[in-house]
Amino acid sequence: MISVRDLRKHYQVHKRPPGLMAALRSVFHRTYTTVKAVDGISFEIKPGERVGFLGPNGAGKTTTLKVLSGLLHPSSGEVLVDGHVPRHREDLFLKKIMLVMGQKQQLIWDLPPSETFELNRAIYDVPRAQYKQTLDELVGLLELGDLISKPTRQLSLGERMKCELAAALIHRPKVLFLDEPTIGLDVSMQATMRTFIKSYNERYGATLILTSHYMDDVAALCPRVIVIDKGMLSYDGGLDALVQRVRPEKRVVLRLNQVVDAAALSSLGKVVTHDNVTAVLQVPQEAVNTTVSRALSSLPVQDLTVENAPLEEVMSELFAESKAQRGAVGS
Ligand SMILES: Nc1ncnc2c1ncn2[C@@H]1O[C@H](COP(=O)(O)OP(=O)(O)OP(=O)(O)O)[C@@H](O)[C@H]1O
Repeated sequence: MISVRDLRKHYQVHKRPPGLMAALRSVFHRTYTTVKAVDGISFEIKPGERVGFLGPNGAGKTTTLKVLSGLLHPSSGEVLVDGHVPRHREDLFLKKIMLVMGQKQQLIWDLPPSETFELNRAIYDVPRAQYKQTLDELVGLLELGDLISKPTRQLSLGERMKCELAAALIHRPKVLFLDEPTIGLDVSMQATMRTFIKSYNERYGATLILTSHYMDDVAALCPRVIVIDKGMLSYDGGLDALVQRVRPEKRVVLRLNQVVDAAALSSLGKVVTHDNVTAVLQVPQEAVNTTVSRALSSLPVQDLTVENAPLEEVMSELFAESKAQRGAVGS
């Protein structure tokens, strides 16, 4: 469905020197520097896959999504989306894809969302009967109710984002590029959006690439993740396998009936947190069974769970690792 081969997007940026005189001189003698936003990435995505596209700020995620949706021309490399070269922006291609950016809006500010939906129906040439069916479905699934007939400017951020998503899906795109679709939303609205995105993917077999700094989005939606850093691919595979690789240890989370002293806990494993009657221990995977049975027999345990390290931690460790590697190469 999506094939990316050695994709590069480099920008020539004017170097602005400090100081007034130097700035004046630069009007006549400009010097340029190259920003390698994307620097040789390759991957394949199958129809219906949900893939998380992760990386620190400035890694090149948005640039890649813009190239995939035909908004930016690549400097080099080959990109195919369902058999189309995105930069040609053929009508058929545009009808198959949608790029939703959490920080940009397509709804017309002074008009109700229903007017933008109608506009998109006309732009994408959606047959009336299909439009009505899709709209009814979207209104139901996203619980839009009469929101769609209020002026967009009167909607809250969460209400607006739900309507943005509905506007993006009126033509039932087969490929969805979602760039931070839940940014700024409260946790319950994030969960609503996630449930909806997953059900759209399952209902229509749509292929989905998602970028998000909220790891709950990634954990809920993306069995596979592609991690990029400084425009280069640093991981492509299962989310679980990534967690295993970066943080093979497990966490034993204990809720206790009474306060126990720190020594009793540290004899069982590395204490990550300990706060009165709750404690989190970190132990190697192979020691989980022993730790659990020792905790149950030696401590007043009310409740016990075994978990992976939080995904936020795994990611920041991964980003720190690649930064350190770059530092070592650069030194
Ligand atoms: N038009 C442009 N001209 C010059 N440099 C650019 C341009 N657009 C992006 N860049 C640079 O390319 C790099 C990648 O930017 P991009 O927006 O793709 O990152 P990102 O991974 O989406 O980051 P974030 O998580 O912060 O949104 C950054 O260093 C950015 O400053």
